[in-house]
Amino acid sequence: MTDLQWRVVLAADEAGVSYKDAIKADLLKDPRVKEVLDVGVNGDDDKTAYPHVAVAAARKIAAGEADRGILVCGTGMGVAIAANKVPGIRASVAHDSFSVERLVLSNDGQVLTLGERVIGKELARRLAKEFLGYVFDPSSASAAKVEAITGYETVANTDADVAASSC
Ligand SMILES: O=C[C@H](O)[C@H](O)COP(=O)(O)O
Repeated sequence: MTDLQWRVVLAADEAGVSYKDAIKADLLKDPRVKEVLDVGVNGDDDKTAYPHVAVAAARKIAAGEADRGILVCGTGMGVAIAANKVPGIRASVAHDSFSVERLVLSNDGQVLTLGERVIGKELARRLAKEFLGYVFDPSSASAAKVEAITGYETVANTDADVAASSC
């Protein structure tokens, strides 16, 4: 548990909307959460494809309007792949507690993705809660590795430039 006040953006496609809504209800009662942004979909009759909602959510974080994102689709993979197209975003599916911990503490991941067709609802709800309990330490040994990821986002950087960096 931290005393941070998270702004959390949520998104899902039709395959993930049930879990997204359950997690939203949890977050609205969570004292660590000061704002929940829901970019949809808002029912399984909305057939908006997962890349669109995932990118919309990731852009909220990139723009500084949200701190963390929790995205749900059938597997968690499609929304992660799409969210990672937004510069500065580090998103991954994580379906166990250790992976959720390392998503933040190793990778400074701002976006947790979950698969409604893969894990049970209670586990998804628990992992979403756990995700907000971790904060990346920029003085940790993992920081240089995360910076190396960011280095590969800069078009001007050559592979040699990145290889010559601190890790
Ligand atoms: O990664 C994609 C998601 O699982 C999505 O919810 C389902 O995609 P599909 O209909 O293309 O299988």
